Amino acid sequence: MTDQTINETPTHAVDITALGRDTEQRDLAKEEMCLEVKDLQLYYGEKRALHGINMQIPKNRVTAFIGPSGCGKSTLLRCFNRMNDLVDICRIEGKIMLDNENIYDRSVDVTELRRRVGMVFQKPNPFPKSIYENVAYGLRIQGINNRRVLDEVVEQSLRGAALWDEVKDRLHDSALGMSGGQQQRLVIARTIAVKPDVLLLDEPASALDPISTLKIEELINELKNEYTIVIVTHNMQQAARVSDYTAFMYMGDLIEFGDTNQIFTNPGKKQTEDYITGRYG
Ligand SMILES: Nc1ncnc2c1ncn2[C@@H]1O[C@H](COP(=O)(O)OP(=O)(O)OP(=O)(O)O)[C@@H](O)[C@H]1O
Repeated sequence: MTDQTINETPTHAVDITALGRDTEQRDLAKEEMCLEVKDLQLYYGEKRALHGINMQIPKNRVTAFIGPSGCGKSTLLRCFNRMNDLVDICRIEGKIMLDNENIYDRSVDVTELRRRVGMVFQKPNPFPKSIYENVAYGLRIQGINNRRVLDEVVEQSLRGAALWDEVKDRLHDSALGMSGGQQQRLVIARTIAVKPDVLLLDEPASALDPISTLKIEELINELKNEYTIVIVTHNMQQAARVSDYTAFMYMGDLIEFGDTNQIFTNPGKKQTEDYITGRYG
């Protein structure tokens, strides 16, 4: 090997082989799909933030969106439950199909869409209510007030969010007295209580300490058995730890999308390689 070829060998910022991941490569073409993005363009006023995105999100898998700050990861994530509708200057062209229905069709009930496609944000946002009422909230909104039903859903959801054992003796205490990591798992419990199909996680652990982060990552691994998960993360190590598929975005374009092992060890595009080897971003 010459000096030059040594220099060209990328020093991967993430040593994916050290993470104990299953090294088998998944094949997107063999997956059952949950969401399909077709020619999606998004404008904030005159500025185009997404440039014709086409992609399919596989069912019951974890898909990570990575890329430098401002490349459009959160914008794309927010398209999946129409959170961008809340931004006045935002305009969208193209389609996102969920179970063969375009979620941007006029006939779509956006409240029902947001039940099916739940979202968890960077900063835990529990309501100033008890732990129990936080989880029961979505059901109460649907008019479900039967105590036995609520008790069951609250317990199931807290178990699903790996929180039950920590809070079962203080369900009626305020959620605001919990630690940040517990609050984030409570928000996840509140989201899964209404039985969504998809969980959108926007930097869900970036405000948390390392131990709470680990718990959220373990939880993501459990939750994918029941939900399709899409996660935005700044942290490439985290993307490599938790995701099955990775999408690399750059300046409003989807540059590359594929099996996480492949993206981190053998990316197909130079821009992806530059990013994952820490050359920019
Ligand atoms: N509400 C908004 N109004 C106007 N422009 C916006 C709005 N939200 C995002 N943008 C712009 O759209 C582009 C994409 O932003 P977005 O937050 O989706 O990127 P990101 O990849 O998630 O970045 P980060 O990692 O920093 O959160 C950026 O240029 C940003 O300034």
